[in-house]
Amino acid sequence: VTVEMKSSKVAIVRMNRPPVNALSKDLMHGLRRTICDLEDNDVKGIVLTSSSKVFCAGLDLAELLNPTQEFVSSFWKELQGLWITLYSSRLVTVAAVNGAAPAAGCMLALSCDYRMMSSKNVIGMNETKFGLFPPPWFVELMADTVGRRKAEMLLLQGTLLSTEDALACGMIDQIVE
Ligand SMILES: CC/C=C\C/C=C\C/C=C\C=C\CC(=O)SCCNC(=O)CCNC(=O)[C@H](O)C(C)(C)COP(=O)(O)OP(=O)(O)OC[C@H]1O[C@@H](n2cnc3c(N)ncnc32)[C@H](O)[C@@H]1OP(=O)(O)O
Repeated sequence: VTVEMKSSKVAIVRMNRPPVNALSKDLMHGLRRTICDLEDNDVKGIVLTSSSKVFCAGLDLAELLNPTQEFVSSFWKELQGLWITLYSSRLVTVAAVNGAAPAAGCMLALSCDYRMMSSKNVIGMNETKFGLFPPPWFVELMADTVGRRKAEMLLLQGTLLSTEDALACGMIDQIVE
């Protein structure tokens, strides 16, 4: 995770784990630590974005291949901790979604106060496409953002929306070129 101060009050927080910013336990820990440190340093707002062409590919599936029970438990704790920290942060949080944002990548964006997204990208929770259903707090985030019926349809079908469709249903707030 890298931090660039745009002024004394606003920080750009970039996920920097090539190639796709898959959320490993370490990346989630780094993000949470960064947000907490900025909160402690009188910063007012952050822009969460990526230093590569993918915003975030969701959970690191490689780390979740044949994990020990202990690792799964600590991984899950880190994921919940990151979500709670970002979602409940006192900072004004803006997601600048500058690449694909599937699954937990979408969760990160939806946990922010405002979402801008570049065109020709995709965002959504596609978990059902590979036989999983998103955790309940992902579901609630989606329902709070686009409404319960729309969320139900998107989640059941594991839809990844284009930037334009995401704007149309309120999943994002602005398209930025
Ligand atoms: C503790 C938790 C325990 C259990 C969980 C149980 C219940 C929870 C239920 C569900 C929760 C799910 C949340 C998730 O986030 S799951 C992750 C879902 N993510 C995806 O489906 C995205 C998959 N990736 C893509 O679609 C694409 O890679 C892309 C659009 C993000 C980028 O496309 P590109 O064409 O630019 O890049 P690629 O060539 O496809 O990929 C490059 C490189 O990166 C690897 N990779 C991609 N995604 C992941 C990933 N999520 N984790 C790990 N690695 C990933 C990909 O394999 C390539 O690697 P190689 O270069 O081939 O080595």
